[in-house]
Amino acid sequence: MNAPLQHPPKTDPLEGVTPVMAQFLTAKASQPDAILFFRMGDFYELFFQDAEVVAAAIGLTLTKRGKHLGEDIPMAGMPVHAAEGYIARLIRQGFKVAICEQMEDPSEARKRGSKAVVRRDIVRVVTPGTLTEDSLLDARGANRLAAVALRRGRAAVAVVELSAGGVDCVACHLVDLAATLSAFRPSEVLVTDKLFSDPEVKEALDGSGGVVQALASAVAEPAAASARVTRLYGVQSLDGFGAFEEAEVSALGLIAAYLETTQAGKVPALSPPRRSGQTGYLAIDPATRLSLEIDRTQRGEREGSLLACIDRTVTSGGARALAERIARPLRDPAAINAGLDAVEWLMERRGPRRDLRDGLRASADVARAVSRLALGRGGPRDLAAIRSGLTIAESLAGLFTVSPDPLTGPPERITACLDRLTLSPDLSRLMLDLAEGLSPEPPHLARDGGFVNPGFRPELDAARALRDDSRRVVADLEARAVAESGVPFKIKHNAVLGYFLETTAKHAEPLFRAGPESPFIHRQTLAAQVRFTTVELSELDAKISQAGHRALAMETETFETWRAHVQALARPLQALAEAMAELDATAALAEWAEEVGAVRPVVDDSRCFTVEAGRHPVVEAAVKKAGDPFTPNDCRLDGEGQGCARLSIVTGPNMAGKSTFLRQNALLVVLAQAGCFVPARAMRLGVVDRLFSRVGAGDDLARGRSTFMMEMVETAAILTQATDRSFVVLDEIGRGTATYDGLAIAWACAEALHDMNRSRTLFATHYHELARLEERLDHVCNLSMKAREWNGELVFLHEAAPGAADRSYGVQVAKLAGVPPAVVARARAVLDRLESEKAAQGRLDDLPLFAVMEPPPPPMASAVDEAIAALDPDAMSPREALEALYRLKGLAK
Ligand SMILES: Nc1ncnc2c1ncn2[C@@H]1O[C@H](COP(=O)(O)OP(=O)(O)OP(=O)(O)O)[C@@H](O)[C@H]1O
Repeated sequence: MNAPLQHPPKTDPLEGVTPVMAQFLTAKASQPDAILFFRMGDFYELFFQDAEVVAAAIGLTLTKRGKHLGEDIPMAGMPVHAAEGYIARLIRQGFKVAICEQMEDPSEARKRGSKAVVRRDIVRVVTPGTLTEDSLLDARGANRLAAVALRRGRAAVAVVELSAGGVDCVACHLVDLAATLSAFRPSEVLVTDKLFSDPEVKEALDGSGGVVQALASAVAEPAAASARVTRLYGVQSLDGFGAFEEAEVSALGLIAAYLETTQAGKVPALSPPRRSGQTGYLAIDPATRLSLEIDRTQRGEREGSLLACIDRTVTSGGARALAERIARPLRDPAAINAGLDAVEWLMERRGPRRDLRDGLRASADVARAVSRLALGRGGPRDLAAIRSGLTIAESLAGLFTVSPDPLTGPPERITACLDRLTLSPDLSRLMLDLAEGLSPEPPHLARDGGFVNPGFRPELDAARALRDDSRRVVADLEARAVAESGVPFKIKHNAVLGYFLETTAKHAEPLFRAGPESPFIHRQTLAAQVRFTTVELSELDAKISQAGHRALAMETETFETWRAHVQALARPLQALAEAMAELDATAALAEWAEEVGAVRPVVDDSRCFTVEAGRHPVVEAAVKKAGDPFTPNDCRLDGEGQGCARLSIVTGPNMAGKSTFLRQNALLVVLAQAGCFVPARAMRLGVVDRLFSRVGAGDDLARGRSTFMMEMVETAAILTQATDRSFVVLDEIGRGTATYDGLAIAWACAEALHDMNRSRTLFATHYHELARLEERLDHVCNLSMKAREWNGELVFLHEAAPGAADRSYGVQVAKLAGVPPAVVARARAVLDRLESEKAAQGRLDDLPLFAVMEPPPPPMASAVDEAIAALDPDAMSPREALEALYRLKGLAK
């Protein structure tokens, strides 16, 4: 977030200032770190440092207005209708924007006296995580506000998607915080100021990619937090939503507090917090997410990611649901298989799937429309979105008439969605009301009027008829005025004069000479035109504007009734939107699976990883686009080490496809656990708890993480966190330093992963010496990517086969890349020389690499440990227990 903006507060900032400036300074003082957009008529004005900062940031013109304490007040401004674009640019640059609106019509203020100032109030603070406008949001991506809290040694992440009403809550161990937080890809993260400086939390915050906001620690105290959350949901207690851990309540409390201030007390329509099940999600930390390019490429673009490659959704809600599914794969085989059942069922039914997708295609973004209407920011077009959603839901609800045969009827996931699409009597009434009353293509804003159908409200029709009839009378009046005066008048209208008769200065001359008897009353003289009115025209003008105002007031009233109706039904509407989004995502996965020939993986509780003829979905698409075939590859690992290895050392020439092979297998884990089919002939997967992917220094330059230090920090994280359920891919770890250091580190890491972490691991390396591990360790096998030299040229087969590569072919790749022939020849000569020297130096077995790894010394039991072990709580009186506690406290000093 950009630095808070300070004003120059002198002694009493309000002393001697104009009433409007006093109003501005008071509003600004309530939101000191936001840019204040101060409404003045049709403009938003920015003053003081806000004006200067914004002028510099987005190029608004800086001017001056009046004086404050003897100095010029810097000012910048923009018309209200153009504000959204400026706000979007400011938010993208990390600013917060507070909107201070006029809360009454200036005529109301005038009634209080000529010096009275229009009432103004902050109606909203726009921040990156609380956007709701379509123009500020990516339709196919969620925009989330997250909060992080720690309590009693547990961490929690609460997340709200204000634009669609979804709320999630995940409690986790501190080590999984970064993975949990980054899975939500928040735009903004709230944290207490105490945690803000905690190094472990900071790492998670940095990895999240969101703008971090620190709030006062008191906000996260469980009692205060719980009170806020219950207020937000309008419930007595949170128990109805489940048994929350304290950390979760604190995190939700931070969100509730932030929504209270940024939404200026307006209550958003939120679904009850969704808690992750006991079994939770596949943990994917930020570095792995980036390395596998799951939902963004390393350059931060959606295009080129796994998500973009498989996305066949037809609605923006569906696209968001799919993104969520891919970002947070599951860990529970039963839940994963339920998702796979749904994809399989739709995959096998092409016709119904097409009908479902055709039906969904026409639906608008119901979730976002509901959210905007609930926050008082919606317009008639949002009502139209809800109408379209309801109509489509109704037509889809009966699409797959449930067969009495449970083997052919839709699986539970699909029937649950269809149930939510069945309209309750309240929703049906809303749909009929909107179908009858709301015009087919209503305007964006209610104040534009014209969106209530004729015949819906007779009194509105009467007011409109009066307004429109009077307009006809105005047209007649023009003809009469011309005929009676002989002057070529035109009747025109503007906001200041209302209706008037206009003619040229030359034609107006006789009218001036006519004297007081003339029916034409002079109103205004411009350079070339003169404007008149008549008594009849003035009366008509008043009648028309009254009728117009009345019609608009009635339309606004109708809008408000509909809006309140939507707000009252917000939860079922959101449930309906979620069901449509899930159906879209599921059908899209079935569509993609059929298109690319993907199969259903077998997901269970074993430690297997067996892939037959697996493919990398993104590289395959790219290679095929270029007209080349993609070579499928098998991969077999077993965490138990039965039948096949737990760890594979992958060698092969540069460019042979090692990285592709590694990432492909990690992506298959992501897809399978996200309940998607996988591009392979067959796959069996024992669920993975944590997925790690690391690329050695050098490949990660884009993120400025190219240093060897960074590589080692990340490697350390894997060695401390990976379990015997984890899946690890390491690509050229250790290459960022001198050869022997790198080899030694790679060697030790491979051994540790094999012996201690016992994770299923693919380890790609250019250190061919590592191939020796196959002989030394029980559960290691070598794989190499095949290449052949043919007529002096290197041909890559992209085939993973058992055995180690004999050489790197680096010089041949340099030649392929166009390095000048003289340099290639010299490199070849140097290589020959180095290889003969190495052979002369002796065998690698002489290196200490082949010494058995020292087992870590058993931890020394501390005095405290021993004292605790000696206690027998069952045999102690309360007094003895207390004394023991004091003794232990003494030992801990
Ligand atoms: N299985 C495959 N089938 C077809 N083409 C492939 C396959 N695997 C990789 N390729 C092609 O080869 C290119 C290089 O692959 P990759 O980056 O995986 O090689 P590498 O062995 O990791 O290289 P380096 O050691 O230089 O990092 C890919 O961009 C892709 O175009």
